[in-house]
Amino acid sequence: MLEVKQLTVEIGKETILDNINFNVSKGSVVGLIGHNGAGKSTVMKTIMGWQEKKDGSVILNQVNQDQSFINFKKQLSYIPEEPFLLPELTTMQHFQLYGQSYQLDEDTFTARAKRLAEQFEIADKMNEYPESLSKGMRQKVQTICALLPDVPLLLIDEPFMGLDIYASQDLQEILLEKANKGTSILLTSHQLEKMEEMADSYIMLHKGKVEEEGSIKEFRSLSRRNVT
Ligand SMILES: Nc1ncnc2c1ncn2[C@@H]1O[C@H](COP(=O)(O)OP(=O)(O)OP(=O)(O)O)[C@@H](O)[C@H]1O
Repeated sequence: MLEVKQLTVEIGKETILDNINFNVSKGSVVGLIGHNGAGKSTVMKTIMGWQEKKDGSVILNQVNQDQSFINFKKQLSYIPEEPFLLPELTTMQHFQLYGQSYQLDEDTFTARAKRLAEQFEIADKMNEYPESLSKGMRQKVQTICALLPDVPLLLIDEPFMGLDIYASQDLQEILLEKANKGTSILLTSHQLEKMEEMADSYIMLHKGKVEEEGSIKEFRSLSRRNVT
């Protein structure tokens, strides 16, 4: 499914990711963990193509990011740590933008947008612009945008930050349902108990390197020893 091979990223003269290797198999939830600055978001941004890499490759269902970026990109969606919304677009226009870029047919788009907006309790904010939404609401808009298409891989950076407990719970259920249907999920979170509930396996980054990886069962005993 997702294969990250010998990924190295430099920003300025600093090596931010140093020869990272890991796979995410179909339908699995992999938790990317590590201290602030370990390189988690950089891994996500590099997979998305937002961050240039110095070396290595990222392959998704046999499509190499460097060889066919459009075919690569349409197989994944991303919920960044900070909402990235356009000030001139309303909530609904953001949804439409995503619906169109992932080529959803109109009926599927309308049904999904309606269901997700109701689920996340923002159905009354469809014609609002980002500046009039709270931070949590902006996060919900961004989250829904990423959940609209049915892509093989979801990249999710700190998805529960800023969401209330109801929205967090809903999101967790939606993500696990997607994983059960075969979507692969690469997730970062500092909320380790959430990670333990959701992930099948973990990858621990430390200063841009994979320090440890294993099943979530192994992670539980690790987190009990307070190493993270
Ligand atoms: N645009 C940039 N310019 C310079 N340094 C950067 C840039 N982006 C990231 N870094 C550096 O790369 C390192 C990894 O950052 P990254 O955001 O990937 O960490 P993270 O593990 O996601 O941290 P957090 O848990 O705080 O979100 C940090 O040392 C950070 O300062």
